[in-house]
Amino acid sequence: MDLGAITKYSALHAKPNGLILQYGTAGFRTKAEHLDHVMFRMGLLAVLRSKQTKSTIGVMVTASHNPEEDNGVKLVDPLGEMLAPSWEEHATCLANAEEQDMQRVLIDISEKEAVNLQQDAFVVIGRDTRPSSEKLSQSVIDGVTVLGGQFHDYGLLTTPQLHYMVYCRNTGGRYGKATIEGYYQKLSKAFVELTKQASCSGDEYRSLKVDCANGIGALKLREMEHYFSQGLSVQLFNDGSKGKLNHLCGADFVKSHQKPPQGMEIKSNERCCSFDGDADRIVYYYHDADGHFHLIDGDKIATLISSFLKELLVEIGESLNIGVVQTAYANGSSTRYLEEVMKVPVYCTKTGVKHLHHKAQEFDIGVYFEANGHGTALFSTAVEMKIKQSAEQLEDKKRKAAKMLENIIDLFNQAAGDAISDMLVIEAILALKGLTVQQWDALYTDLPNRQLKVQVADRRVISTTDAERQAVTPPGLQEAINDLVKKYKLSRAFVRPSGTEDVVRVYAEADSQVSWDSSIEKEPNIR
Ligand SMILES: CC(=O)N[C@H]1[C@@H](OP(=O)(O)O)O[C@H](CO)[C@@H](O)[C@@H]1O
Ligand SMILES: [Mg+2]
Repeated sequence: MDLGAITKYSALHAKPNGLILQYGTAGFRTKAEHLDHVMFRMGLLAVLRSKQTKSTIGVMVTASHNPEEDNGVKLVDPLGEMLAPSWEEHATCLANAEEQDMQRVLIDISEKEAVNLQQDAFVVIGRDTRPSSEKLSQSVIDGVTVLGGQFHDYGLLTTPQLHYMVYCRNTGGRYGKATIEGYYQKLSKAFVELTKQASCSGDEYRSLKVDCANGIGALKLREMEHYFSQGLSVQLFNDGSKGKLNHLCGADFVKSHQKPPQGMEIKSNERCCSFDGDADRIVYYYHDADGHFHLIDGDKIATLISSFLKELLVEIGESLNIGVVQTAYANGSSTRYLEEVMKVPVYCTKTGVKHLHHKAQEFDIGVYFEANGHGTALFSTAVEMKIKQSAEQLEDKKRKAAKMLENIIDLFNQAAGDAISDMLVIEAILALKGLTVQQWDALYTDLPNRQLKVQVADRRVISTTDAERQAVTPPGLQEAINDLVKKYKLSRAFVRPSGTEDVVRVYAEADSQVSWDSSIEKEPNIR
């Protein structure tokens, strides 16, 4: 470690005095102008993590669905997954160290984690379309270089594409080719194979309107569309040519306001979807003949996917264990439908995809989605091998189902939830099953629900247990919630401090909107 050079370069990326940031649910996120030092230091940290794991590490510069003025950074671990928790702590320490303490913190981390400093390091970098992203990713590169790491800068990428690149590079190409072309080809090949088998391939199934949140998803989908145009034609809206990133559009806006994005004209019964700013979330929606808006969120996506996978397994004659992983924000109707109608076991974890991803790895096939549309499906290596064999050996109908499953496995991004990949999976399933968006929506009816943010002096006074469904502190809070909830049918409510914003989130659902609204009216402090 050339400590002299580190000190010299660090001074060029000086930390603003007194600024304290936390590596949260999705890395560091704040106003872009406060992040230069964090980027440089995350470049340093990525090199140490790469040396320790003897693997390629990813650094993604994005603030996802946050406003355009914000930015952020997160590290991607060797198998494309989120950074290990102990390294999140190192990231926080390093980002908050004053200039004169930087060297000591770096040495501390190296010693604690037994990093062999002689080991080579390789870091891959991606960024979203924010105006601040290019300069900030250059600061990451400065950090990587000063610690002697090698790097590849992919430039503009969606977050899940960067996760894919990391996964490919660390699995010797078995997962796919670590190029943007490799990503497009792997997914499109699987998608086109699948849609060829669809008997109902009328126009209704072939076109989709996509709101790209004025973000990176638009660029990448435009590059990719000709690879899969045989199976689907996409019409892009909010493609960044005029509007502001995430402003009145995108998956987060549509989900939280439960209304369509601006800048998209929707005719009745047309199938539409929205990506978020870094294209790792997707939600679907449509207007019915009476002009009512219907949202199809992550819960319904998980239901569609897991029921399709289950049907394929039955056809192949394999009994593998499928599990669905949700968070407390999953609509009660979805959980009931999955457990009681589909007979699929459902598990609830804390908010944040790393928790869901981790739980989903316990199953032969683990499907996980947050209600806001971030999710994917994971297949164990043993399952992948078994299905490959079945696709070659079985006869006729069974073989066809195994082949379909093989393609579906290829179509998922198993490194991270991915709006483009999920969109193609959903489109393939709808076409194969001959389902319209209304039929999909009608699988079950969501319980009316609302989610609010409340600003408090110190959100950390609220602590929770039972996958964040019960408040432990402050005393009396849970009892007060219980008293309210028991007055309404099928009702459920919880509060938790956000991991990404300085707010407390309040969620409630009940059998009818009237019940929900009247419960809130009696609580004027919650708005
Ligand atoms: C209710 C909700 O949507 N929470 C989001 C949000 O986390 P909070 O800890 O609730 O701020 O941001 C996370 C990162 O993007 C995402 O994983 C999560 O689902
Ligand atoms: Mg995102």
